[in-house]
Amino acid sequence: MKISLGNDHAGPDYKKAIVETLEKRGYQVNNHGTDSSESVDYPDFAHLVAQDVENGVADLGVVICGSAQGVSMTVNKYSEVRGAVCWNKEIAELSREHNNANVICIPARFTSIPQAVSMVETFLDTDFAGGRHERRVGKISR
Ligand SMILES: O=C(CO)[C@H](O)[C@H](O)[C@H](O)COP(=O)(O)O
Repeated sequence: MKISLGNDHAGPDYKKAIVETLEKRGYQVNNHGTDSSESVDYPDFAHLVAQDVENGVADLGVVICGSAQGVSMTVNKYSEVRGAVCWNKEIAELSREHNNANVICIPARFTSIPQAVSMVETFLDTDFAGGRHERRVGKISR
């Protein structure tokens, strides 16, 4: 499974911990994020992650910025992308189970690194439940 990932200057340490975890678990990682704390613009990498997911280059995406709002707004411009702002494991789980989210948006300035790693693991380990949710998710892109 391929994961596309990106972060701005708010999240290089978060990205590093998440990439380590993903690689340990055998995922292939397409890294579009910065490794530096020097200021960059979140749309520049969020578009690349969204395009990877939209075009099937990646199965799922992870985007990280300070509040997760900017990256979420950017990735959700793409018709096949459902980006979910997540702040705890339960929300990450629900975003997959009920909404079939395919990009997790992490607010680095409002969560810890262990919590971010755990949200990503939950996101990857949870399947879409389908059923009544299928109809609702279908209505999102109308
Ligand atoms: O949270 C963000 C966008 O939603 C960005 O990651 C930035 O952290 C935020 O815009 C603040 O930017 P700053 O240049 O680091 O003050």
